[in-house]
Amino acid sequence: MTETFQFKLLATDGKARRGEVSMPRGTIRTPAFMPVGTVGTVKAMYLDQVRELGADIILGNTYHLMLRPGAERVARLGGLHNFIRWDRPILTDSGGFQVMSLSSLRKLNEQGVTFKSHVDGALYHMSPERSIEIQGLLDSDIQMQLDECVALPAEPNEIERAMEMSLRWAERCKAAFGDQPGKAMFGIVQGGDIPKLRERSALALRDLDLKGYAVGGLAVGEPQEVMLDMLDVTCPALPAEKPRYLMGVGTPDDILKSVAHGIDMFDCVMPTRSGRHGLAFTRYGRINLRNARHAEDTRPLDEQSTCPATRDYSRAYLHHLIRSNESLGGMLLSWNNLAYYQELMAGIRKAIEEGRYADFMAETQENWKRGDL
Ligand SMILES: CNc1nc2c(CC[C@H]3O[C@H](OC)[C@H](OC)[C@@H](OC)[C@@H]3OC)c3nc(N)[nH]c(=O)c3cc2[nH]1
Repeated sequence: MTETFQFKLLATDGKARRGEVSMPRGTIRTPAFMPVGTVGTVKAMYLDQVRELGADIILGNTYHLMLRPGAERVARLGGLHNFIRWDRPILTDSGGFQVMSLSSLRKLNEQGVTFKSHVDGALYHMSPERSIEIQGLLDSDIQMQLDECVALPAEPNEIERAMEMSLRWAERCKAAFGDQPGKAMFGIVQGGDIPKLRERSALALRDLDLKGYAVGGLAVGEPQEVMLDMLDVTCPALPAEKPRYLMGVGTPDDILKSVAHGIDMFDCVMPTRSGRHGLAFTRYGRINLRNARHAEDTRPLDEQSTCPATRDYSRAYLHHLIRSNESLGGMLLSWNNLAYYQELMAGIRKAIEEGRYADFMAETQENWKRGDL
């Protein structure tokens, strides 16, 4: 824990990095997986469970929280940490991505975005400055710049326009954020699937000397190899001594490979959202518990796990709960999946420390092929 935001590189293995982000509210071991807590809750989980599984930081969602309960209300209630009872770091997205993906966007121009709330249809205008103000009202520890994320495939000039506007918005967000030693504002690299735009975005953000950098505009429908190719261009253009956060990623395989390309931080709804729909992540691959073949299978998901959801409940019971759409089904599979993701991150961190990341990656991927033993 430190009074300021600091990132230390502890070990590297090829491009894979083992590091540590220290902030007043706590230390983040990297590579890190950050569970998504959209509207102030990691869905179907208690936050002390989330902590026990090894999460050092969770995400909050500016777009959802500004609409309900409202950023000023959260501030009046003492900020997000007190509201949701999580006293460790919280990272919030700026809201731009959610506006484009969730609301009926009315206008997007140099000033910012104007949109109608998907909650009550009210009209909102969010500028780069307002986004940073909202994240400040939420008392967020790591705040993201407002950016424009373009879905792929897209026209090169459209990708270039959005990337350049995002750079101007990064400068405005940096000015609005000012000097908050114990917090950080990350820039977001854009540039779609065009290497020279990616490099231009990363180098321009590097010149802003920000505390950390997100790689945005990926995991938006492009093939995995395109995402990895963009990391090959982007990571070398970013400062080695700052953390790198790949937004919205991903599956366990995406994470393994992105760590090997130099990424430190990840977030994805995959473990929680797919858990609610009956998908279990295990050491031996994925198991879809909706499938009738589990109806009388008395085995747990993995009897060698230390996680009760993984070790103590039969697949037959999980199948029954999911088929019956019972809350406990989503709770147990969210628990199992977050446990698996954190176990994977712990294995990744240890393998980098011991200089055997390539072997760890190969073994892990081999185990996934063993399937539903
Ligand atoms: C999936 N592929 C994916 N997700 C991208 C998110 C959103 C991350 C966001 O994704 C959900 O919001 C929708 C999560 O809520 C469900 C948010 O957690 C609070 C999370 O915030 C960091 C991006 N956000 C910004 N600001 N810029 C991006 O370029 C970007 C790219 C993404 N790709």
